[in-house]
Amino acid sequence: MAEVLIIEDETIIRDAIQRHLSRHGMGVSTAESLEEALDQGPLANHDLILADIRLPGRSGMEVIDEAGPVPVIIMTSYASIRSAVDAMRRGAVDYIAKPFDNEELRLTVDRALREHALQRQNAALRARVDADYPVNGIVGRSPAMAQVFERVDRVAPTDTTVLILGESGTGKELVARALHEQSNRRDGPLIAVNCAAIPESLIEAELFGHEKGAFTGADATREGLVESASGGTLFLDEIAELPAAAQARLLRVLQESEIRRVGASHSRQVDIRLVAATHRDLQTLVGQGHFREDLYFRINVMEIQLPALRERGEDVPELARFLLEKACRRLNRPAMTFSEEGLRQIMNHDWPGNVRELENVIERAVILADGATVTTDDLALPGRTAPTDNHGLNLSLEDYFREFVRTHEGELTETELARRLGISRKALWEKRQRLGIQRRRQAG
Ligand SMILES: Nc1ncnc2c1ncn2[C@@H]1O[C@H](COP(=O)(O)OP(=O)(O)OP(=O)(O)O)[C@@H](O)[C@H]1O
Repeated sequence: MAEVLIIEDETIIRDAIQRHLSRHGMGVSTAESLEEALDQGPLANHDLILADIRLPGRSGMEVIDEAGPVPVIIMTSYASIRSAVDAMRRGAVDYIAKPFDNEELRLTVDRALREHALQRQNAALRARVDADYPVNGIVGRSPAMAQVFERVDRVAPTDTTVLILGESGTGKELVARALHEQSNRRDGPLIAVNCAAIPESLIEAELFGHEKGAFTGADATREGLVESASGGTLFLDEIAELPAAAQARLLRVLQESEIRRVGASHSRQVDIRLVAATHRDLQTLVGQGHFREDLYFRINVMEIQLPALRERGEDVPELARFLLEKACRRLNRPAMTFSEEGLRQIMNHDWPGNVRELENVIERAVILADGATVTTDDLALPGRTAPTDNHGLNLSLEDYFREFVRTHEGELTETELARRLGISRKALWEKRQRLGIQRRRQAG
Protein backbone atom coordinates (compact mmCIF):
# COMPACT_ATOMS: atom_id res chain seq x y z
CA MET A 1 0.00 0.00 0.00
CA ALA A 2 1.34 3.44 -0.93
CA GLU A 3 2.03 5.69 2.07
CA VAL A 4 1.19 9.34 1.50
CA LEU A 5 1.97 12.24 3.85
CA ILE A 6 -0.15 15.39 3.69
CA ILE A 7 1.32 18.60 5.11
CA GLU A 8 -1.45 21.20 5.14
CA ASP A 9 -2.46 23.67 7.82
CA GLU A 10 -6.07 24.13 6.70
CA THR A 11 -8.00 21.44 8.55
CA ILE A 12 -10.91 21.19 6.10
CA ILE A 13 -8.69 20.64 3.08
CA ARG A 14 -6.38 18.26 4.96
CA ASP A 15 -9.27 16.09 6.13
CA ALA A 16 -10.91 16.05 2.70
CA ILE A 17 -7.71 14.87 1.00
CA GLN A 18 -7.12 12.28 3.70
CA ARG A 19 -10.62 10.84 3.30
CA HIS A 20 -10.41 10.72 -0.46
CA LEU A 21 -6.98 9.06 -0.69
CA SER A 22 -7.79 6.56 2.10
CA ARG A 23 -10.92 5.58 0.23
CA HIS A 24 -8.68 4.73 -2.73
CA GLY A 25 -6.58 2.33 -0.71
CA MET A 26 -3.68 4.56 0.31
CA GLY A 27 -2.17 4.83 3.77
CA VAL A 28 -2.38 8.49 4.76
CA SER A 29 -0.60 10.42 7.55
CA THR A 30 -1.09 14.13 8.15
CA ALA A 31 0.75 17.07 9.69
CA GLU A 32 0.02 20.78 10.00
CA SER A 33 3.60 21.87 9.41
CA LEU A 34 6.97 20.56 8.30
CA GLU A 35 8.16 20.68 11.90
CA GLU A 36 5.28 18.46 13.03
CA ALA A 37 5.90 16.04 10.14
CA LEU A 38 9.57 15.70 11.10
CA ASP A 39 8.58 15.06 14.73
CA GLN A 40 6.53 12.09 13.56
CA GLY A 41 9.56 10.42 11.95
CA PRO A 42 11.79 10.56 8.85
CA LEU A 43 10.12 11.80 5.65
CA ALA A 44 11.69 8.84 3.87
CA ASN A 45 9.05 6.59 5.50
CA HIS A 46 6.57 7.86 2.91
CA ASP A 47 6.20 7.10 -0.80
CA LEU A 48 4.85 10.55 -1.60
CA ILE A 49 4.38 13.92 0.10
CA LEU A 50 1.62 16.41 -0.68
CA ALA A 51 2.55 19.79 0.80
CA ASP A 52 0.95 23.20 0.72
CA ILE A 53 3.39 25.82 -0.46
CA ARG A 54 2.46 28.21 2.35
CA LEU A 55 2.79 26.62 5.75
CA PRO A 56 3.20 28.00 9.22
CA GLY A 57 6.92 27.88 10.10
CA ARG A 58 9.09 26.33 7.39
CA SER A 59 7.66 26.60 3.86
CA GLY A 60 6.62 23.99 1.30
CA MET A 61 9.85 24.76 -0.57
CA GLU A 62 11.77 23.47 2.42
CA VAL A 63 9.71 20.28 2.37
CA ILE A 64 11.18 19.64 -1.11
CA ASP A 65 14.71 20.04 0.25
CA GLU A 66 14.04 17.80 3.26
CA ALA A 67 12.26 15.08 1.26
CA GLY A 68 15.40 13.76 -0.50
CA PRO A 69 14.35 11.09 -3.00
CA VAL A 70 10.70 11.05 -1.87
CA PRO A 71 8.59 12.79 -4.54
CA VAL A 72 6.77 15.96 -3.45
CA ILE A 73 3.62 17.43 -5.00
CA ILE A 74 3.13 21.07 -4.11
CA MET A 75 -0.36 22.49 -3.54
CA THR A 76 -0.77 26.11 -4.45
CA SER A 77 -3.53 28.61 -5.15
CA TYR A 78 -4.25 29.77 -8.68
CA ALA A 79 -3.00 33.18 -7.66
CA SER A 80 0.51 31.89 -7.17
CA ILE A 81 1.25 29.75 -10.20
CA ARG A 82 4.61 31.51 -10.37
CA SER A 83 5.60 29.88 -7.07
CA ALA A 84 4.48 26.51 -8.45
CA VAL A 85 6.97 26.97 -11.26
CA ASP A 86 9.67 27.78 -8.71
CA ALA A 87 8.72 24.67 -6.74
CA MET A 88 9.11 22.49 -9.84
CA ARG A 89 12.52 24.02 -10.45
CA ARG A 90 13.45 23.22 -6.89
CA GLY A 91 12.60 19.56 -7.44
CA ALA A 92 8.86 19.07 -6.86
CA VAL A 93 7.57 16.36 -9.18
CA ASP A 94 4.26 18.12 -9.82
CA TYR A 95 1.91 20.79 -8.49
CA ILE A 96 -1.81 21.05 -8.13
CA ALA A 97 -3.67 24.34 -8.00
CA LYS A 98 -6.42 24.96 -5.44
CA PRO A 99 -9.31 24.56 -5.58
CA PHE A 100 -8.93 21.10 -7.13
CA ASP A 101 -11.49 18.33 -7.43
CA ASN A 102 -10.97 14.88 -6.01
CA GLU A 103 -10.50 13.17 -9.34
CA GLU A 104 -7.82 15.62 -10.44
CA LEU A 105 -6.01 15.11 -7.14
CA ARG A 106 -6.10 11.33 -7.38
CA LEU A 107 -4.81 11.32 -10.98
CA THR A 108 -1.90 13.57 -10.01
CA VAL A 109 -1.06 11.41 -6.99
CA ASP A 110 -1.32 8.16 -8.99
CA ARG A 111 0.94 9.51 -11.72
CA ALA A 112 3.61 10.65 -9.26
CA LEU A 113 3.55 7.29 -7.45
CA ARG A 114 3.79 5.37 -10.73
CA GLU A 115 6.71 7.42 -12.01
CA HIS A 116 8.54 7.17 -8.73
CA ALA A 117 8.12 3.39 -8.65
CA LEU A 118 9.52 3.21 -12.20
CA GLN A 119 12.50 5.34 -11.27
CA ARG A 120 13.25 3.10 -8.30
CA GLN A 121 12.96 0.03 -10.52
CA ASN A 122 15.37 1.53 -13.05
CA ALA A 123 17.84 2.42 -10.33
CA ALA A 124 17.69 -1.16 -9.05
CA LEU A 125 18.22 -2.52 -12.57
CA ARG A 126 21.13 -0.18 -13.14
CA ALA A 127 22.68 -1.31 -9.88
CA ARG A 128 22.32 -4.94 -11.02
CA VAL A 129 23.93 -4.27 -14.39
CA ASP A 130 26.73 -2.35 -12.67
CA ALA A 131 27.31 -5.26 -10.30
CA ASP A 132 27.46 -7.76 -13.18
CA TYR A 133 29.53 -5.55 -15.41
CA PRO A 134 31.63 -3.29 -13.25
CA VAL A 135 32.54 -0.71 -15.86
CA ASN A 136 29.36 0.74 -17.36
CA GLY A 137 28.00 -2.39 -18.98
CA ILE A 138 31.29 -3.41 -20.60
CA VAL A 139 31.47 -7.19 -20.55
CA GLY A 140 34.79 -8.87 -19.83
CA ARG A 141 36.71 -10.78 -17.16
CA SER A 142 39.76 -11.82 -19.18
CA PRO A 143 43.12 -10.59 -17.86
CA ALA A 144 43.44 -8.29 -20.89
CA MET A 145 40.09 -6.62 -20.13
CA ALA A 146 40.82 -6.50 -16.39
CA GLN A 147 43.82 -4.34 -17.25
CA VAL A 148 41.60 -2.05 -19.32
CA PHE A 149 39.13 -1.65 -16.43
CA GLU A 150 41.91 -0.89 -14.02
CA ARG A 151 43.20 1.88 -16.27
CA VAL A 152 39.72 3.28 -16.79
CA ASP A 153 39.14 3.39 -13.02
CA ARG A 154 42.45 5.07 -12.43
CA VAL A 155 42.39 7.68 -15.18
CA ALA A 156 38.66 8.51 -15.39
CA PRO A 157 38.47 10.88 -12.40
CA THR A 158 41.42 12.96 -13.67
CA ASP A 159 41.33 15.50 -16.49
CA THR A 160 44.12 13.71 -18.38
CA THR A 161 43.82 13.30 -22.12
CA VAL A 162 43.37 9.65 -23.02
CA LEU A 163 44.21 7.86 -26.25
CA ILE A 164 42.27 4.65 -26.82
CA LEU A 165 43.86 2.23 -29.26
CA GLY A 166 42.42 -0.92 -30.71
CA GLU A 167 41.14 -2.55 -33.85
CA SER A 168 37.79 -1.52 -35.28
CA GLY A 169 34.84 -2.74 -33.21
CA THR A 170 36.77 -3.49 -30.01
CA GLY A 171 34.65 -1.12 -27.91
CA LYS A 172 36.65 2.11 -28.03
CA GLU A 173 33.56 4.30 -27.93
CA LEU A 174 32.18 2.29 -25.01
CA VAL A 175 35.40 2.92 -23.07
CA ALA A 176 35.22 6.64 -23.89
CA ARG A 177 31.69 6.70 -22.45
CA ALA A 178 32.86 4.88 -19.33
CA LEU A 179 35.64 7.44 -18.87
CA HIS A 180 33.10 10.24 -19.07
CA GLU A 181 30.58 8.54 -16.77
CA GLN A 182 33.21 7.96 -14.11
CA SER A 183 34.66 11.47 -14.30
CA ASN A 184 33.73 14.61 -12.41
CA ARG A 185 32.39 15.86 -15.72
CA ARG A 186 29.63 13.26 -15.87
CA ASP A 187 26.91 15.91 -15.50
CA GLY A 188 28.42 17.84 -18.42
CA PRO A 189 28.02 16.85 -22.08
CA LEU A 190 29.77 13.98 -23.81
CA ILE A 191 30.21 14.94 -27.45
CA ALA A 192 31.30 12.03 -29.64
CA VAL A 193 32.60 12.87 -33.11
CA ASN A 194 33.74 10.39 -35.72
CA CYS A 195 36.36 12.40 -37.59
CA ALA A 196 36.24 10.02 -40.55
CA ALA A 197 32.51 10.41 -41.04
CA ILE A 198 32.58 14.18 -41.64
CA PRO A 199 33.63 15.34 -45.11
CA GLU A 200 37.07 16.93 -45.11
CA SER A 201 35.77 20.27 -46.37
CA LEU A 202 33.35 20.64 -43.45
CA ILE A 203 35.31 19.25 -40.56
CA GLU A 204 36.95 22.47 -39.34
CA ALA A 205 33.66 24.35 -39.26
CA GLU A 206 31.87 21.40 -37.62
CA LEU A 207 34.47 21.02 -34.90
CA PHE A 208 35.45 24.61 -34.24
CA GLY A 209 32.37 26.54 -35.37
CA HIS A 210 32.33 29.52 -37.68
CA GLU A 211 31.41 33.16 -37.94
CA LYS A 212 28.72 34.41 -40.27
CA GLY A 213 30.18 34.85 -43.76
CA ALA A 214 33.38 32.88 -42.97
CA PHE A 215 32.85 30.91 -46.19
CA THR A 216 30.18 30.42 -48.84
CA GLY A 217 27.10 29.03 -47.18
CA ALA A 218 28.00 30.24 -43.68
CA ASP A 219 24.90 32.41 -43.37
CA ALA A 220 24.89 32.41 -39.57
CA THR A 221 27.40 32.18 -36.75
CA ARG A 222 27.56 28.65 -35.34
CA GLU A 223 29.10 27.05 -32.31
CA GLY A 224 31.30 24.04 -33.07
CA LEU A 225 31.27 20.61 -31.44
CA VAL A 226 34.40 21.36 -29.39
CA GLU A 227 32.68 24.33 -27.79
CA SER A 228 29.53 22.28 -27.20
CA ALA A 229 31.66 19.83 -25.18
CA SER A 230 32.84 22.58 -22.82
CA GLY A 231 32.37 21.46 -19.23
CA GLY A 232 32.30 17.85 -20.39
CA THR A 233 34.21 15.38 -22.54
CA LEU A 234 35.04 15.55 -26.24
CA PHE A 235 35.48 12.11 -27.81
CA LEU A 236 37.27 12.25 -31.15
CA ASP A 237 37.02 8.85 -32.78
CA GLU A 238 39.31 8.07 -35.73
CA ILE A 239 41.51 11.02 -34.86
CA ALA A 240 44.10 9.89 -37.42
CA GLU A 241 41.71 11.07 -40.14
CA LEU A 242 41.82 14.69 -38.98
CA PRO A 243 43.17 16.93 -41.80
CA ALA A 244 46.30 19.03 -41.13
CA ALA A 245 44.52 22.36 -40.60
CA ALA A 246 42.12 20.84 -38.07
CA GLN A 247 45.06 19.18 -36.29
CA ALA A 248 46.66 22.61 -35.86
CA ARG A 249 43.45 24.10 -34.43
CA LEU A 250 42.99 21.19 -32.06
CA LEU A 251 46.54 21.54 -30.80
CA ARG A 252 45.80 25.14 -29.93
CA VAL A 253 42.68 24.15 -28.03
CA LEU A 254 44.71 21.67 -25.99
CA GLN A 255 47.59 24.05 -25.36
CA GLU A 256 45.68 27.23 -24.61
CA SER A 257 42.23 25.97 -23.58
CA GLU A 258 40.79 28.37 -26.08
CA ILE A 259 39.15 28.08 -29.41
CA ARG A 260 38.90 30.32 -32.42
CA ARG A 261 35.91 29.80 -34.69
CA VAL A 262 36.58 29.75 -38.43
CA GLY A 263 36.57 33.38 -39.60
CA ALA A 264 36.71 34.80 -36.06
CA SER A 265 39.26 37.38 -34.95
CA HIS A 266 39.19 36.52 -31.26
CA SER A 267 39.28 33.35 -29.19
CA ARG A 268 36.97 32.01 -26.51
CA GLN A 269 37.76 29.94 -23.46
CA VAL A 270 36.75 26.28 -23.46
CA ASP A 271 37.07 23.66 -20.77
CA ILE A 272 37.18 20.20 -22.30
CA ARG A 273 38.63 16.84 -21.51
CA LEU A 274 39.77 15.11 -24.67
CA VAL A 275 39.46 11.39 -25.25
CA ALA A 276 40.74 10.31 -28.66
CA ALA A 277 40.69 6.95 -30.41
CA THR A 278 42.11 5.35 -33.49
CA HIS A 279 42.61 1.89 -34.96
CA ARG A 280 45.69 3.13 -36.83
CA ASP A 281 49.29 3.26 -35.72
CA LEU A 282 49.69 6.97 -34.95
CA GLN A 283 53.42 6.75 -34.43
CA THR A 284 53.93 5.45 -37.97
CA LEU A 285 51.67 8.20 -39.28
CA VAL A 286 53.83 10.72 -37.44
CA GLY A 287 56.93 9.20 -39.04
CA GLN A 288 55.31 9.50 -42.49
CA GLY A 289 54.39 13.14 -41.83
CA HIS A 290 50.63 12.49 -41.87
CA PHE A 291 50.06 13.35 -38.21
CA ARG A 292 51.59 16.22 -36.24
CA GLU A 293 54.17 15.04 -33.76
CA ASP A 294 53.36 17.81 -31.23
CA LEU A 295 49.69 16.86 -31.31
CA TYR A 296 50.58 13.18 -30.94
CA PHE A 297 52.51 13.93 -27.74
CA ARG A 298 49.66 16.07 -26.44
CA ILE A 299 47.04 13.37 -26.88
CA ASN A 300 49.16 10.39 -25.97
CA VAL A 301 49.39 11.18 -22.27
CA MET A 302 47.62 8.03 -21.13
CA GLU A 303 47.04 5.11 -23.45
CA ILE A 304 44.38 2.43 -23.17
CA GLN A 305 44.94 -0.50 -25.51
CA LEU A 306 41.86 -2.58 -26.21
CA PRO A 307 42.58 -6.22 -27.00
CA ALA A 308 41.15 -7.80 -30.15
CA LEU A 309 38.20 -10.08 -29.40
CA ARG A 310 40.21 -13.17 -30.37
CA GLU A 311 42.57 -12.40 -27.48
CA ARG A 312 39.84 -12.38 -24.84
CA GLY A 313 39.31 -16.13 -24.30
CA GLU A 314 36.41 -16.79 -21.95
CA ASP A 315 34.94 -13.34 -22.57
CA VAL A 316 33.77 -14.52 -26.00
CA PRO A 317 30.94 -16.85 -24.87
CA GLU A 318 29.93 -14.41 -22.14
CA LEU A 319 29.80 -11.54 -24.61
CA ALA A 320 27.87 -13.72 -27.07
CA ARG A 321 25.20 -14.44 -24.44
CA PHE A 322 25.07 -10.79 -23.43
CA LEU A 323 24.66 -9.66 -27.04
CA LEU A 324 22.05 -12.36 -27.69
CA GLU A 325 19.97 -11.06 -24.79
CA LYS A 326 20.43 -7.51 -26.06
CA ALA A 327 19.39 -8.42 -29.63
CA CYS A 328 16.28 -10.28 -28.40
CA ARG A 329 15.28 -7.28 -26.34
CA ARG A 330 15.85 -4.88 -29.22
CA LEU A 331 13.99 -7.05 -31.73
CA ASN A 332 11.19 -7.83 -29.28
CA ARG A 333 11.82 -11.57 -29.36
CA PRO A 334 11.46 -13.95 -26.43
CA ALA A 335 14.72 -15.04 -24.77
CA MET A 336 16.92 -17.37 -26.89
CA THR A 337 19.97 -19.56 -26.32
CA PHE A 338 22.78 -20.88 -28.52
CA SER A 339 23.02 -24.50 -29.58
CA GLU A 340 26.14 -26.20 -28.25
CA GLU A 341 27.68 -26.36 -31.71
CA GLY A 342 26.73 -22.74 -32.37
CA LEU A 343 28.54 -21.55 -29.26
CA ARG A 344 31.57 -23.67 -30.12
CA GLN A 345 31.74 -22.06 -33.56
CA ILE A 346 31.52 -18.60 -32.02
CA MET A 347 34.45 -19.47 -29.75
CA ASN A 348 36.55 -20.83 -32.63
CA HIS A 349 35.93 -17.96 -35.04
CA ASP A 350 38.63 -15.33 -35.52
CA TRP A 351 36.34 -12.23 -35.36
CA PRO A 352 38.34 -9.77 -37.50
CA GLY A 353 35.55 -7.20 -36.97
CA ASN A 354 35.68 -7.84 -33.20
CA VAL A 355 32.71 -7.18 -30.91
CA ARG A 356 30.83 -5.24 -33.58
CA GLU A 357 31.03 -8.21 -35.96
CA LEU A 358 29.89 -10.56 -33.19
CA GLU A 359 26.99 -8.22 -32.44
CA ASN A 360 25.94 -8.07 -36.10
CA VAL A 361 26.20 -11.83 -36.63
CA ILE A 362 24.08 -12.44 -33.54
CA GLU A 363 21.47 -9.88 -34.52
CA ARG A 364 21.14 -11.41 -37.97
CA ALA A 365 20.91 -14.89 -36.42
CA VAL A 366 18.09 -13.76 -34.12
CA ILE A 367 16.17 -12.48 -37.14
CA LEU A 368 16.70 -15.72 -39.05
CA ALA A 369 16.23 -18.24 -36.22
CA ASP A 370 12.97 -20.17 -36.18
CA GLY A 371 12.74 -21.33 -32.59
CA ALA A 372 14.31 -20.38 -29.29
CA THR A 373 17.73 -21.79 -30.25
CA VAL A 374 20.35 -20.06 -32.39
CA THR A 375 22.02 -22.75 -34.50
CA THR A 376 25.13 -22.80 -36.69
CA ASP A 377 22.89 -22.31 -39.72
CA ASP A 378 21.50 -19.10 -38.24
CA LEU A 379 25.00 -17.85 -37.46
CA ALA A 380 26.26 -18.65 -40.99
CA LEU A 381 29.84 -17.90 -40.10
CA PRO A 382 32.31 -17.82 -43.00
CA GLY A 383 34.05 -21.09 -43.72
CA ARG A 384 30.75 -22.93 -43.56
CA THR A 385 28.41 -23.56 -46.41
CA ALA A 386 25.55 -21.13 -46.20
CA PRO A 387 22.22 -22.65 -45.24
CA THR A 388 20.15 -23.56 -48.27
CA ASP A 389 16.85 -22.46 -46.81
CA ASN A 390 17.65 -18.88 -46.06
CA HIS A 391 14.05 -17.88 -45.53
CA GLY A 392 13.84 -16.71 -49.10
CA LEU A 393 16.97 -14.57 -48.81
CA ASN A 394 19.46 -15.76 -51.37
CA LEU A 395 21.94 -13.10 -50.39
CA SER A 396 23.29 -12.67 -46.90
CA LEU A 397 22.54 -9.23 -45.46
CA GLU A 398 26.18 -8.30 -45.94
CA ASP A 399 26.14 -9.32 -49.61
CA TYR A 400 22.96 -7.31 -50.01
CA PHE A 401 24.55 -4.31 -48.35
CA ARG A 402 27.67 -4.58 -50.50
CA GLU A 403 25.66 -4.86 -53.70
CA PHE A 404 23.37 -1.97 -52.79
CA VAL A 405 26.27 0.33 -51.98
CA ARG A 406 28.20 -0.55 -55.12
CA THR A 407 25.14 -0.10 -57.35
CA HIS A 408 24.02 3.24 -55.93
CA GLU A 409 27.10 5.03 -54.65
CA GLY A 410 27.76 6.70 -58.01
CA GLU A 411 24.41 8.43 -58.07
CA LEU A 412 23.72 9.02 -54.35
CA THR A 413 25.56 11.02 -51.72
CA GLU A 414 26.65 9.13 -48.58
CA THR A 415 23.82 10.76 -46.64
CA GLU A 416 21.21 9.65 -49.18
CA LEU A 417 22.74 6.19 -49.36
CA ALA A 418 22.55 5.84 -45.57
CA ARG A 419 18.94 7.03 -45.56
CA ARG A 420 17.95 4.52 -48.27
CA LEU A 421 19.56 1.75 -46.22
CA GLY A 422 17.74 2.95 -43.12
CA ILE A 423 20.94 3.50 -41.13
CA SER A 424 22.90 6.51 -39.90
CA ARG A 425 25.82 8.00 -41.81
CA LYS A 426 28.13 6.83 -39.06
CA ALA A 427 26.76 3.29 -39.33
CA LEU A 428 27.27 3.38 -43.10
CA TRP A 429 30.85 4.49 -42.63
CA GLU A 430 31.43 1.74 -40.06
CA LYS A 431 29.91 -0.93 -42.26
CA ARG A 432 32.13 0.17 -45.12
CA GLN A 433 35.16 -0.20 -42.83
CA ARG A 434 34.11 -3.57 -41.56
CA LEU A 435 33.26 -5.05 -44.93
CA GLY A 436 36.19 -3.38 -46.68
CA ILE A 437 34.07 -1.39 -49.16
CA GLN A 438 36.17 1.72 -49.62
CA ARG A 439 34.46 4.83 -50.96
CA ARG A 440 35.00 5.47 -54.64
CA ARG A 441 35.72 9.14 -55.16
CA GLN A 442 32.82 10.74 -56.99
CA ALA A 443 33.66 12.53 -60.19
CA GLY A 444 33.63 16.32 -59.80
N1 LIG B 1 33.12 -5.38 -23.92
C1 LIG B 1 31.94 -5.10 -24.46
N2 LIG B 1 30.80 -5.41 -23.82
C2 LIG B 1 29.60 -5.15 -24.38
N3 LIG B 1 29.42 -4.60 -25.58
C3 LIG B 1 30.51 -4.25 -26.27
C4 LIG B 1 31.82 -4.47 -25.75
N4 LIG B 1 32.71 -4.00 -26.64
C5 LIG B 1 32.02 -3.53 -27.67
N5 LIG B 1 30.69 -3.67 -27.47
C6 LIG B 1 29.62 -3.29 -28.42
O1 LIG B 1 30.15 -3.47 -29.74
C7 LIG B 1 29.80 -2.41 -30.61
C8 LIG B 1 31.06 -1.74 -31.14
O2 LIG B 1 31.72 -1.04 -30.09
P1 LIG B 1 32.33 0.43 -30.28
O3 LIG B 1 31.50 1.25 -31.24
O4 LIG B 1 32.60 0.98 -28.94
O5 LIG B 1 33.69 0.01 -31.02
P2 LIG B 1 34.84 0.95 -31.60
O6 LIG B 1 36.12 0.32 -31.20
O7 LIG B 1 34.60 2.38 -31.19
O8 LIG B 1 34.68 0.79 -33.16
P3 LIG B 1 35.26 1.73 -34.34
O9 LIG B 1 36.74 1.83 -34.14
O10 LIG B 1 34.91 0.96 -35.56
O11 LIG B 1 34.52 3.03 -34.22
C9 LIG B 1 28.93 -1.47 -29.80
O12 LIG B 1 27.59 -1.78 -30.05
C10 LIG B 1 29.29 -1.80 -28.37
O13 LIG B 1 28.21 -1.53 -27.51
